[in-house]
Amino acid sequence: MQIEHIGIAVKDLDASNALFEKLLGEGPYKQETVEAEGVVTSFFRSGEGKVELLQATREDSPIAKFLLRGKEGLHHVAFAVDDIYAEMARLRGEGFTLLSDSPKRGADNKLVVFLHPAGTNGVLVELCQEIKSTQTDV
Ligand SMILES: CC[C@@H](C(=O)O)C(=O)SCCNC(=O)CCNC(=O)[C@H](O)C(C)(C)COP(=O)(O)OP(=O)(O)OC[C@H]1O[C@@H](n2cnc3c(N)ncnc32)[C@H](O)[C@@H]1OP(=O)(O)O
Ligand SMILES: [Co+2]
Repeated sequence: MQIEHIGIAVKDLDASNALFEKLLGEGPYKQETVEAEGVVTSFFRSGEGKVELLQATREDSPIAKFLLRGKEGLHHVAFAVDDIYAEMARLRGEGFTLLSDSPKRGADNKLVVFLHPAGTNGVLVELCQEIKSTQTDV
């Protein structure tokens, strides 16, 4: 599976946008709020993959909880899949714990689902699939 993006939890998205623009030599190509996840995100291109910065929009956001437990930093790794439903069935069969029964709408025109970090060596894993223009289930 190709790494689609890495997610980094930040406290101040504007400050981190400026920092990553200096680091990567190019600004974010997109900023998007996903209220269902309680996040505002920005995306930077990095070779074939992307960097997703995430700032919490509310106190019960997974990002707010993550920052309460520790510092800013790597929050999740996202892998690109062609058929998220097929991958979910395959991974369930392999014994992984999915954090939702069906995929949710994520940022950047993606369907996403997460695997519990307790079953993935402590790393929160996201699967994401591009939403096809013909897809009616989102
Ligand atoms: C913008 C949309 C999308 C995209 O398109 O890219 C995103 O990226 S959204 C990103 C934000 N959304 C999510 O993270 C959703 C999935 N996460 C969750 O459902 C929860 O955060 C969680 C992983 C189930 C943990 O929630 P909760 O059980 O409420 O937190 P606890 O504080 O009780 O922690 C339990 C346990 O899990 C460990 N943990 C929590 N977050 C992470 C993490 N990011 N990476 C690694 N480990 C994590 C935490 O340390 C606890 O471990 P123990 O202490 O060992 O029990
Ligand atoms: Co993500």
